[in-house]
Amino acid sequence: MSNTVEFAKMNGLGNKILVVDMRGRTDRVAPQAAIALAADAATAFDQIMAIHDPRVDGTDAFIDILNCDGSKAQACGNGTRCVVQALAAETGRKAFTFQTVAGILNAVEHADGTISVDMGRPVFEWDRVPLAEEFHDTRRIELQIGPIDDPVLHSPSAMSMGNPHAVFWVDRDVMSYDLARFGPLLENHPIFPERANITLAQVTSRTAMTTRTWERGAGLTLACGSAACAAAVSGARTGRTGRKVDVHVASANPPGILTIEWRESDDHVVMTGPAEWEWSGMLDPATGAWQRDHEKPADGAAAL
Ligand SMILES: N[C@H](CCC[C@H](N)C(=O)O)C(=O)O
Repeated sequence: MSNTVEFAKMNGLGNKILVVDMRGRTDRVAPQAAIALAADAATAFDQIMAIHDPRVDGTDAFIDILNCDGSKAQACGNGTRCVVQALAAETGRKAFTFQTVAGILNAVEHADGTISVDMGRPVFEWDRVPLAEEFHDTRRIELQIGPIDDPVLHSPSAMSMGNPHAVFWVDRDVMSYDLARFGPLLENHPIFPERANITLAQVTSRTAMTTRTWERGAGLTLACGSAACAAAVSGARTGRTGRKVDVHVASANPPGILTIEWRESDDHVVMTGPAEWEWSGMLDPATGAWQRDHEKPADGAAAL
């Protein structure tokens, strides 16, 4: 293959990520390449995090995010942690500043290997989530699914972490809901002109909750970082939790927690959690043709 770039297959709590090195190039990973890679069991992913040369001073890279259906995403928390781990392994640096379409993200890899990402400020205004109708209070919007007189899910909190989210509050095990059936109906509901990520959240204390997410453009993923942020912020916003919450991602594999803090000092949302490198290869960003690297880094560290 001639027109190839390095990539690393990684995950964030099981959220499947391809980190693709597009530095030094002017092209982008094509949506059809993303769809082809997603269709191959070996390279199947939830999001591609394409690392491009920086576009503004003070940033290390511009990160282009694609969902497995080829659509663009403005934010990806789990994927950003994977990018940090890969670049930290490559450069020896621990702190990075990225630009995404959602804005500037600062991130740091800690000595224990966990990574914190400043996901920026949450957005609550109905027309910036965005929603198709005016809601003065997006902590609880009129949306339900199931029988009118006994809805299965209703009255979600709506907000944006750079990408749109609806958080439904439930009192049963989040794994007991047929999210595979309800998810696409809600993701594509006309109330969400840019579609939405759909999360079920069961609050278990003032400092903990369990979540499960149907992702916009990706479906039932094992974990969703920006959704964990949206659920934790919405928990605080609705008085269900404090501003620092351990989010137990129910379907994560490996099981895991994302610690989310919605900082009072500057309104920023900081997510902390793991990332994992699996293997590396080369791919064609125009077609999605790929091959696996055979040599494995001696220390097993993430390697683009
Ligand atoms: N599917 C999401 C993007 C990825 C979110 C998720 N993987 C994360 O870790 O934040 C969207 O289209 O808004």
